Amino acid sequence: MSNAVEVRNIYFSYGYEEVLKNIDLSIQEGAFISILGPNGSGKTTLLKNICKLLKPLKGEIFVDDKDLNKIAFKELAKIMAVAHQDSNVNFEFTVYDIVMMGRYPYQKRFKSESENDVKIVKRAMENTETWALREKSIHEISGGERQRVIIARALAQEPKILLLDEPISQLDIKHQINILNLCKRLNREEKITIITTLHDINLAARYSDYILLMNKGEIKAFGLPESVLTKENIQDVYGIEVKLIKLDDYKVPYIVPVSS
Ligand SMILES: Nc1ncnc2c1ncn2[C@@H]1O[C@H](COP(=O)(O)OP(=O)(O)OP(=O)(O)O)[C@@H](O)[C@H]1O
Repeated sequence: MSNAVEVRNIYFSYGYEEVLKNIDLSIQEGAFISILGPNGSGKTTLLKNICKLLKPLKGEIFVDDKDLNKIAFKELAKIMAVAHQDSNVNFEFTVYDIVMMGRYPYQKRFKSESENDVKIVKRAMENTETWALREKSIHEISGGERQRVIIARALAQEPKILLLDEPISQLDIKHQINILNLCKRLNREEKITIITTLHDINLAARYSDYILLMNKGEIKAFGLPESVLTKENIQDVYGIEVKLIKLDDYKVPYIVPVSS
């Protein structure tokens, strides 16, 4: 099976301080990967390098077997979609208009949207439970609703690879599960490769095929959830002691901090 994303020995810095150091990893097509790690460990920066928003100082990135430097942005947008935490919208667009923007890579200049565009946008909005919000201004909805709209826009791009930065950070528990279930369904049924940053270790363990654990700009561990999320790795990276509790229904143990 080929790789959706290959990151070869990349380094990145915003200034003097190195934020990514020698990151080397291959993500198989069709995998569901969660990137975990403490605040400031470089998760978002890595995603931004993978989606060409930032350029590594050294190293190479391949997406869909092509050198990222050689893929035009519009072409890349048909392969990879990104839902960022900090997607700012300064104009009074409706929620529907925002999601329709996801069809941009497929639209011809000065042509209005096709029936197919409308169909795909509707499906993306139904999947993310945002269809009922379609006529509202993007500024009139809650943070959690907005997060779902940004994901709907990414889905409207019909990507082979979906990058998500903290997609559930502002969602209530029901919508957290709904979004992760949707990602899982897209992953299993439509073979979309999912690469997401998350803070919730237990949800990451439950939904992901593989976990990438980052620490101080480096890869601490990459592999199956049960092999990465060990007591020792968590202690090393987060500096807290945890207990692993075996639950009947789940392959991966539940991780709880030990209170002092
Ligand atoms: N635009 C920027 N300019 C300068 N430094 C930055 C910038 N963005 C991030 N950094 C720094 O780079 C480091 C990594 O940040 P990054 O956002 O990638 O971490 P993260 O693991 O995603 O953190 P979090 O869990 O808090 O979202 C941090 O030390 C941060 O302060």
